[in-house]
Amino acid sequence: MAARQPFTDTDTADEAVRTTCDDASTCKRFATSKGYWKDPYIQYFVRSVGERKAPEINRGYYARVQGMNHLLDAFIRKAECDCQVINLGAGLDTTFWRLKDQNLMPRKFFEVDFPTIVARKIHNIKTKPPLSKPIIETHSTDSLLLDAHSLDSDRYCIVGADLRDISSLDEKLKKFQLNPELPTLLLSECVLVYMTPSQSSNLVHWAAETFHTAMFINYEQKERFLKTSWENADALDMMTIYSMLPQEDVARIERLEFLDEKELLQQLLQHYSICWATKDKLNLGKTTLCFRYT
Ligand SMILES: C[S@@+](CC[C@H](N)C(=O)[O-])C[C@H]1O[C@@H](n2cnc3c(N)ncnc32)[C@H](O)[C@@H]1O
Repeated sequence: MAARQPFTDTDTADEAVRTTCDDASTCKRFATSKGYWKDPYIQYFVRSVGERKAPEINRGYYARVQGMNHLLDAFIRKAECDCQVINLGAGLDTTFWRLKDQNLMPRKFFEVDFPTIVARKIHNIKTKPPLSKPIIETHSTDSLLLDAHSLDSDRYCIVGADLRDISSLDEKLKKFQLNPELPTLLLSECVLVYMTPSQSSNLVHWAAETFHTAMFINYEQKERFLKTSWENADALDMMTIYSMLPQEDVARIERLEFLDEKELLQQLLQHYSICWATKDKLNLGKTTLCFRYT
């Protein structure tokens, strides 16, 4: 949960950033093992449940995952799946498989992370049939591009790239048929905080310039989201989002583990937010491109 300071541009610093991928996945693995939400695929990336995490951390991840999923699913539904998703700094995220199981697959789902993280992810996919089968099932030809640093199928693409190098990122994504004309949902879950403000600004700016109908969803500390070239931007802190989640489910997860100090959770959640920015040339509709449970 804890966000770290941006690192300077050295190999050691980049290695430290890459380890945050394991932090996020092990926390999600633990929370799902406790029943906070279901994720049958994360076990193939993180085998062991690992050390116990404090209840406020588990609740924080619950709010983060539910909040991000809610906005993502609303966008895909609004576009009737005729859209693409780009998860920036995806790490070992399992959203592709969840969307496939829920019949909510966009036309193509892209992920970007450092090449070494991508290599690990691809290795797991190659060696674990529950991960590879859905990719093969959604692919129309026999040949599927799969090498150490990239995977490209009809519906799922994983690209190894540095998000701070915009021209190479743009070139790689276009090589794998990124389509600027499609409604596009960009996600960054705890990623921009590891870059300098000017690097994250360049990335957000690139997204605004590249797509005419798009939404950018960003999870992290409130003050970091930049409105560069987006028509609308909004943010809600995670305490507010927690209070807006379906309260039956919140009551269910609150019974999973006893939390003595409610204030601790409140303080923690108030530090983080989900921000989203939109551009809506195709008129998908702003009302549904916001955080609202109906
Ligand atoms: C805290 S993890 C979050 C992973 C995933 N989004 C999640 O929430 O489970 C941050 C991820 O961003 C990736 N990342 C950070 N800076 C990056 C950069 N400049 N280029 C590519 N990936 C980067 C890291 O490698 C890591 O996988």
